[in-house]
Amino acid sequence: MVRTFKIKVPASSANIGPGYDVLGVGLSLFLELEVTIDSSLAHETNDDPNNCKLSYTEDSEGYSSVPLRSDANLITRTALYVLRCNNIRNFPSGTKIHVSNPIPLGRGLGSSGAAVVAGVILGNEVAQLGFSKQRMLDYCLMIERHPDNITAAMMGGFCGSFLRDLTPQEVERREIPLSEVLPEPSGGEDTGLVPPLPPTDIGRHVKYQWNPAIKCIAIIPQFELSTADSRGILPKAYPTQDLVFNLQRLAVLTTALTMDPPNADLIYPAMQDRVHQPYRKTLIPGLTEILSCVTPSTYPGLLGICLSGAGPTILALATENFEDISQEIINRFVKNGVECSWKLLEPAYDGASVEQQ
Ligand SMILES: Nc1ncnc2c1ncn2[C@@H]1O[C@H](COP(=O)(O)OP(=O)(O)OP(=O)(O)O)[C@@H](O)[C@H]1O
Ligand SMILES: N[C@@H](CCO)C(=O)O
Repeated sequence: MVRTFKIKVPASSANIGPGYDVLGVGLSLFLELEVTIDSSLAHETNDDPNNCKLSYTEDSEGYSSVPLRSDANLITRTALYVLRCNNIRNFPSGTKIHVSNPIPLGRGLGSSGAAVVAGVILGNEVAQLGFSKQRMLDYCLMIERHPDNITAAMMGGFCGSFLRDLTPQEVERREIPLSEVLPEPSGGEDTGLVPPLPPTDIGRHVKYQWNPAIKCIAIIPQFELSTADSRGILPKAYPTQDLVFNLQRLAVLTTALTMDPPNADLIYPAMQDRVHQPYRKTLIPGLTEILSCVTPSTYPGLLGICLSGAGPTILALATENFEDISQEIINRFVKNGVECSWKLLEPAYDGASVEQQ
């Protein structure tokens, strides 16, 4: 018997200025997995310890760097976590996964969020567990422990999300080290450990409207910045006035992006932030200047500008003038010794999907 299905997960941009760890928008750039499970191939030689033959298209981001062993690759490690939580040790014999990934790694466009979402959906489909998207979010949140990219990638569109308060027992289950959640490369040995099941309904979210005239320009520097490093630089405590500054803007921004026509006088200042961008400037050459100098008065059509996720990508929201806006930001990066590419994207309204073939 042969089963074939395709999993598609969008990239995402998190924070959108003031919504650190809260806001995310799915973007029209898709990680795709072609999965075939052919039990007649069970006898084929396969070096993988978990029956999974993994490959990437040559034009994929990370083609030459991502590991192909199923207990080392983020997508398949995540799927193994889901399987093992549900008492299944390995992929079914004859599993082949071919990945096409246009999402640049470590740039602030939610590559890891998309990989984790794809991995959870893969585990759910392979074992036919029948989980809802809401339950699959719980599994995702055990791995990527902030909800903004994950929620936008799974649910699609423009989302606001938070993590619910957990009971002390749930906190214990959720806050165990990541190494006890995801399988580690183990020299071929399966340790037999059953990871903890995620608590139920950890993440709560709403989907906002989005004015479809608003397009997303991603200006992508050609260097990687790991989310862990970019989070590590943030302070542990903030002055009240900085938190109030962000909360005020967050409340206005989520509605301002739905209004027609979009109002740059409202959106541009509502996308300012004092919680993460000012601290991340030391990791991203030219960031402060780019965020303050490219404005709607110099570039008609520009609505707002911010760091995408943990960076280094810049997200500019605009209704026109896309090429000129991008070129201005690219030129400013170049003056700081950073080459860039750019993409014009739209919100991915539907989120992750599975197509049986
Ligand atoms: N398609 C993929 N296949 C395998 N591993 C991936 C894939 N996408 C991402 N990863 C892993 O995730 C890492 C990047 O994650 P990281 O959280 O640092 O950046 P990001 O998700 O691109 O940025 P952000 O969270 O700011 O949007 C990569 O270095 C790689 O290890
Ligand atoms: N909210 C996260 C998004 C990146 O994953 C951050 O800015 O660190």
